[in-house]
Amino acid sequence: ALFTSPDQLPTTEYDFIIVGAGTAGNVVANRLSEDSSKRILVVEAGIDDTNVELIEVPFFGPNTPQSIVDWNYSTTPQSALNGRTIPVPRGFVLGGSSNLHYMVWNQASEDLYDSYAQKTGDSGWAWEAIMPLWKKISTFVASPNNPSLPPPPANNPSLSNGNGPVQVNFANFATDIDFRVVNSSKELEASGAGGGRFKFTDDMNAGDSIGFGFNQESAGGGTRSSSATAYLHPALNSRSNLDVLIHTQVMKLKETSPLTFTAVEVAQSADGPLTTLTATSEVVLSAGSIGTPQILLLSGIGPKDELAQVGVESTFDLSHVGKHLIDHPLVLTYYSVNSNTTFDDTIRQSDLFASTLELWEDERKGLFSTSSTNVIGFMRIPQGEGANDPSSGPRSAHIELLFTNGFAALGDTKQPDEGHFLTVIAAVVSPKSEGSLTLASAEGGTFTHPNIDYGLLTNEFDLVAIQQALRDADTFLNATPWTSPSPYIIAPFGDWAIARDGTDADREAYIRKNLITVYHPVGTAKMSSDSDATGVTDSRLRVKGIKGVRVVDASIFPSIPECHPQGPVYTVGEKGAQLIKEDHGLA
Ligand SMILES: Cc1cc2nc3c(=O)[nH]c(=O)nc-3n(C[C@H](O)[C@H](O)[C@H](O)COP(=O)(O)OP(=O)(O)OC[C@H]3O[C@@H](n4cnc5c(N)ncnc54)[C@H](O)[C@@H]3O)c2cc1C
Repeated sequence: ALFTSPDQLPTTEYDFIIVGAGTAGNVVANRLSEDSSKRILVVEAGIDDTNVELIEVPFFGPNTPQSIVDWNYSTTPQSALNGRTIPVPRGFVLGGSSNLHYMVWNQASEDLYDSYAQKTGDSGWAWEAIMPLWKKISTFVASPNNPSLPPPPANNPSLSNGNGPVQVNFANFATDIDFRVVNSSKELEASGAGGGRFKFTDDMNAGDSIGFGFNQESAGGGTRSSSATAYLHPALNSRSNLDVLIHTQVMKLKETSPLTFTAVEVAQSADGPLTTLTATSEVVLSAGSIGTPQILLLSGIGPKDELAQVGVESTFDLSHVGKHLIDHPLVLTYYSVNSNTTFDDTIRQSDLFASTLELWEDERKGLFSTSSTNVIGFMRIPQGEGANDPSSGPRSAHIELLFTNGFAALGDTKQPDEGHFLTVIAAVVSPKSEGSLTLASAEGGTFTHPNIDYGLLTNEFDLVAIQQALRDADTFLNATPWTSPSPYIIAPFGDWAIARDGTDADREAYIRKNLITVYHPVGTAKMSSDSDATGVTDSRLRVKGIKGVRVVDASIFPSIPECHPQGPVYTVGEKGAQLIKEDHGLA
């Protein structure tokens, strides 16, 4: 059942307590509660997701940051970004960040999982072993409102989805730029431009991530499909052994016997009261890349010296908690275009906005029934080949380009009052820069935001990679589909106009001024082999050196997936649930 306060709970003792009803946490909740002999509790800080239109409407993804469903974190001043702080949105709602994100649906490459197996010394993380879990997560469904799409899944066996609860589809609403992108990549591939780097792909989720193609998105029937709608609510509605407590934050883990931490202290406000909830088997931390290390640190599990500086008593000295924090940097570039069918008018004209929303509400159709990015592409770059290659292998990308049929106001630049636009987003998906998460204070527990330092652009490679991505975007936009029979692009817009036609230094200044991230932080509780002390968990996701605690979320990735990570996070959820079931003999 769903509870809103700790004192409503029927018991304070469960077999398993899962911290965080997010992307991975809900997978674990669903799978563990399949065993009706076990009682499962999920503790979630945020709100109920039921009937929140902001998260249901696929097109509204970009509006979720800095809303009621966001924790509203931001980074520390980033030295390589002129001291700017940038937002760190994280889901504060059942479904976690799966209810905020832009729904791009990727599975990382074969090389990534094989590299995890190699790094941990555990073949259970290799692509071959992971594939059966991937097939349990999603089902590909048709997009009936977009007649211009490639053949539906039944005729397109290359699509790699399986028969799981998350719905995945191609864009449900066609735009004028979709085939310009697809045909440009086909043209550039045929001409061998960029040494063949602009290739087209039918399915970037089948092991080889490289290529441009139609974006798979985690939506179906015109609505977002989240870990809450797919995994949590169906289990919550049908199983009496699953309880979910919302509006409640885990403040820290409690030591129940020496170096065993099978209880949590929860509160609904910074000054309490505190309630202790106990797990007879295990506590599963699924609080995400920010929440999980914060809880470990507040529990005294982390670098001893660092904790002493903020007055937290050490319970176990684990030096890499909060380290290796890494996100994908991105830069938005804008062009004014010869088109009346971009989404700009719908956003700025209230009557058009209202009728488009009404169409979505009545029929789940139209512009709002899909995300704003129908086509994306992943590429490798020459600067990343050879000894300097930061990626996990040749089937993993270094950079990504995303195309949006209108002005995507994700950064500081606001949508202009008039005009029609194309947004081209350039991202680095195998960045080398990394930072760390530390406690700002021991006061206020998890109600006090931690210091989040991504260390953006502190490694030169990332700047080189973004510069290359921007040059690749130039090449892309010079392909025939953008120039013939008449030019689609009128001119680069705003600050980008100066940088686009300027020097490398102008572009670098633009990057430092405008760079944000794709909101994909990982690595703060990374897994490693037993002999590698830079990890926080072992390959079975158990926190090293202590008992009773496992981490199952995006913080365990030993390197950042070179793609949008929700697919890999769901995979971690399924993998974590499988490991827990094996270790505790669950049905
Ligand atoms: C705006 C945005 C856009 C994105 N776009 C995409 C995209 O298009 N495609 C893609 O693949 N990925 C995208 N991502 C990234 C993706 O959503 C995340 O990588 C993924 O959802 C992380 O899953 P998780 O389980 O690790 O954490 P989350 O899903 O964030 O879950 C963590 C949960 O723990 C809860 N929690 C945290 N601390 C506590 C505490 N102390 N007590 C109780 N509960 C707590 C949180 O409230 C949350 O519900 C995006 C993310 C954002 C924010």
